[in-house]
Amino acid sequence: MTEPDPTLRPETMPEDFDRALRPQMLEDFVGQAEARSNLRVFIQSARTRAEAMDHTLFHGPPGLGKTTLAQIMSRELGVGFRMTSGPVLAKAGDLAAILTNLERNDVLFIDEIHRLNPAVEEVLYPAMEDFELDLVIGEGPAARTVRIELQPFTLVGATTRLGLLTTPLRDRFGIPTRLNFYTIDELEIIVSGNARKLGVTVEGDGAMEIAKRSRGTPRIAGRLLRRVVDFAVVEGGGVVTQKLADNALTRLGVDSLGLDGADRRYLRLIAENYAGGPVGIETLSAALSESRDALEEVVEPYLLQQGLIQRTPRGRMLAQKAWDHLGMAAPKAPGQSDLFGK
Ligand SMILES: Nc1ncnc2c1ncn2[C@@H]1O[C@H](COP(=O)(O)OP(=O)(O)OP(=O)(O)O)[C@@H](O)[C@H]1O
Ligand SMILES: [Mg+2]
Repeated sequence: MTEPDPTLRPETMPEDFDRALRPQMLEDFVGQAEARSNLRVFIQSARTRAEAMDHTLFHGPPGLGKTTLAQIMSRELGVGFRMTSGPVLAKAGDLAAILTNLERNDVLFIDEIHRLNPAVEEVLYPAMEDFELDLVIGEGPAARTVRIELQPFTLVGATTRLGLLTTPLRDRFGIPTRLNFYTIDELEIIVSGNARKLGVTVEGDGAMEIAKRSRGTPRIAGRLLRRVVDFAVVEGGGVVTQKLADNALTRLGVDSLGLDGADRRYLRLIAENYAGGPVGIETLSAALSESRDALEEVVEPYLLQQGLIQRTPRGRMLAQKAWDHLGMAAPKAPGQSDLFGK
């Protein structure tokens, strides 16, 4: 598969690209109504008791607001924010250094927490449970363990792959929170808000067109808006109308459902080479030269949510909606009789 266009993929852009559009407080955060109202209660309770809020785990596909919510939590709690990620913490000592430097009730955000090294994860257990650190000093027979008391803190973990978290780690989060794809109406509000922040004119049905084609993902909505604005500046007198948005998005390879080239290649492969499936994920991964992780984390969740594919024990299958979207006829199942006798 050729490299996906980075403007269309939620996971490949540097964080600072997102920064200008990030909501700062819970009130500015659109959508995820259930998560938001629960968090509001837990934050207020922690503030009232002047205690660290319970450890919180955000999970869900890329670009839905996990990092944003972690930052909002620290702001709403009025505490410090420290950020690191699973792959960066190579040794137990790396995590110990961060933990011992935390101030009372701080938020420590660990992104990609499913990628923690097991030795580092072990340090995290007593830290999360009892705010204690067991450090081994020295080696061999002279080695001894010292226990260090930590300040109480809130661990906020984020992962796109809940299934890869170990059970002991998962169980230590008091507030597991799933983020879901956004509705088109929510995305429309986000696009309009972003347009205001960027100081550009987007007509209502222009914002709606971008929202419909954002794959349920605020990060993609922000990115598509910027690209559409480029077209508007050069070709549309600076105004984003529905027609201009439609035209620009089509030229960017984003179709009417918001699917991009990688999504369509995935669907077409199953349709054309496997008669609609079922076909195993490893086979798809090899045929598309995409890692299995990328397919499972980035491509499939939206296709599943849209009802374009199904996951069965024997592999992935196209749903009728995918055949319709591709403009192809689904092959008849073997032995299936033609009801109309034609
Ligand atoms: N509810 C929202 N309202 C407005 N903008 C949002 C919302 N959620 C996310 N965004 C915007 O989408 C972008 C991506 O959000 P964020 O970085 O928090 O996603 P993420 O879930 O951490 O993704 P990843 O899994 O790739 O780390 C940011 O620019 C953010 O401002
Ligand atoms: Mg993030």
